[in-house]
Amino acid sequence: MTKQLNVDVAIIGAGTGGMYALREVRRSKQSFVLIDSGPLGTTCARVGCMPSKVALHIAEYWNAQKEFERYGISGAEHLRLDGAVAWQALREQRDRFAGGAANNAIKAAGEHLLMGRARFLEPTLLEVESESGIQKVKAKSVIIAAGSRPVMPGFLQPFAEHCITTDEFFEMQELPQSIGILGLGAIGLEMGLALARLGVEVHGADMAETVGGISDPEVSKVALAEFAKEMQLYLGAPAELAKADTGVLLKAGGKQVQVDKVLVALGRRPNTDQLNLAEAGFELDERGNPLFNPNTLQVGDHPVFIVGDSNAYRPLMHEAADEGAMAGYNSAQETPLAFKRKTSLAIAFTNPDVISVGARFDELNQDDILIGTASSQANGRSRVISDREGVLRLYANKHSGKLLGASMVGVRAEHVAQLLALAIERGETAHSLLQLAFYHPVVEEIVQAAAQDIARKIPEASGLPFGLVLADA
Ligand SMILES: Cc1cc2nc3c(=O)[nH]c(=O)nc-3n(C[C@H](O)[C@H](O)[C@H](O)COP(=O)(O)OP(=O)(O)OC[C@H]3O[C@@H](n4cnc5c(N)ncnc54)[C@H](O)[C@@H]3O)c2cc1C
Ligand SMILES: NC(=O)c1ccc[n+]([C@@H]2O[C@H](COP(=O)([O-])OP(=O)(O)OC[C@H]3O[C@@H](n4cnc5c(N)ncnc54)[C@H](O)[C@@H]3O)[C@@H](O)[C@H]2O)c1
Repeated sequence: MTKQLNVDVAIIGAGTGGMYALREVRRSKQSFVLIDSGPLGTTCARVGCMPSKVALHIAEYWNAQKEFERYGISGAEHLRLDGAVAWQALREQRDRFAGGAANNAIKAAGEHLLMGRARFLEPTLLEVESESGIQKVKAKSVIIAAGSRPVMPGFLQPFAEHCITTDEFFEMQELPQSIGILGLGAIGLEMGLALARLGVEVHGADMAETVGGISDPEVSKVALAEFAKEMQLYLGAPAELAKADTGVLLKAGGKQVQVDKVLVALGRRPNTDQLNLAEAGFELDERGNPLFNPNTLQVGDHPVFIVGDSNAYRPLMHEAADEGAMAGYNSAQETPLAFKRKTSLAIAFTNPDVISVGARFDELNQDDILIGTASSQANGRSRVISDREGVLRLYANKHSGKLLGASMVGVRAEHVAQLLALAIERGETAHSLLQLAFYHPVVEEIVQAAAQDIARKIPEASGLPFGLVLADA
């Protein structure tokens, strides 16, 4: 007879979302089971955020030699890069991150960790297939934190031997001489640039007319000009592959090129299609994802919650963490609470980085906003670090000056993104933000310049100089 386990909460997935959910479930002293099909270690640490940043870091080191001659440093021609050793070092660092995350799961769940693949039979009844057989789990509530996987469209099947995704990318035993990148979202752009900086010939294709999902045309223009210096860009047409004598042909927009390998970075799809949701009685949208509330994370009116990449709402690590905590907390409530979502924030670590904070350009009514613009080349610190071009476009309400969002490509824009996320979250205006002291020379002074550009267009009633207020009497 099939064994049945009865718990308060069943969590499907021990990734970032699942682990943050577990923290709240344990805090509320509910009984639980944490189910994972393995490998443990989280997507972020195993094949995502962390190994990709190590790759970019190695590439930065190697690429720094391009500046040597200008500063009188000679002998760079004697340097050589062993790509196999570089990727091995990457894996060692990755293993420390992923090992730490896996240990956290094992320690936090203890004997309540069930290694196996879960699917729904009913909204609160699961079937888990593990090495020791099939087991049923009956829970008062279920948290779906099953993550996502890379999209691999059918038209790539005939070329499977040449195609890799980020699941295989960090396992490469040597770097290819040339690579095609299909899709120039955050993954394609970051990994394409890392390889280009390591000396690989990179050809990147995207059917959009931009890269990194940039919607502001001015930022896009600067980003395209910068990234085209490092990789061939094929934009605005769907890409195809065709057979070649060696490697594979990448075809896009009437052009074609032979490459050794292709990194498929066409997005990620939630793993919800493997959970038997429709049959178990969940209502699904046209893409097969369950309908849920992004403030409570509740699925329909079931005692079921969905978090992280599984719900495809904001597929980023910090969002998976927040959503996990919301769902874990709500699993103990009679009526789930609706949480305020934080200012949206995205950073591609592409140096110059591509960032988006708060409202996107294409979400705003152009008649209602003022745009403050500032250039990296007018920012002292950015110029010292690099001669790369960059631009910040800061969006504000045209009457109140309240900051609404920003888009930027620029050197160390990751720091600008964090500062602006705080400013927007706190409801700052261009004028109030200027009351902050900006040290010189820091990259963040670009925010001051863009805020001044807005403040100039909305004179303050006090008539005082920008950013200054009178001392208390
Ligand atoms: C190359 C790359 C770079 C990235 N860089 C960044 C970055 O810089 N910053 C950022 O914020 N985000 C980044 N991301 C995105 C980030 O990694 C994800 O948003 C985040 O890891 C999602 O966490 P999660 O908890 O939803 O899923 P996961 O960590 O994937 O956890 C899902 C878990 O569910 C388990 N599972 C799946 N199906 C079942 C089942 N049926 N039964 C039992 N268990 C199951 C899996 O084994 C897995 O352990 C990157 C992603 C990639 C691929
Ligand atoms: N630094 C970061 O925060 C970071 C880094 C990497 C990944 N991530 C996250 O990981 C997830 C997956 O990233 P991703 O870059 O794979 O997905 P994505 O959805 O961001 O980008 C996919 C790209 O593929 C293009 N595309 C789709 N079909 C195509 C086709 N047939 N031909 C040509 N182009 C096509 C799209 O236009 C898009 O630009 C995202 O949610 C992303 O936010 C974040």
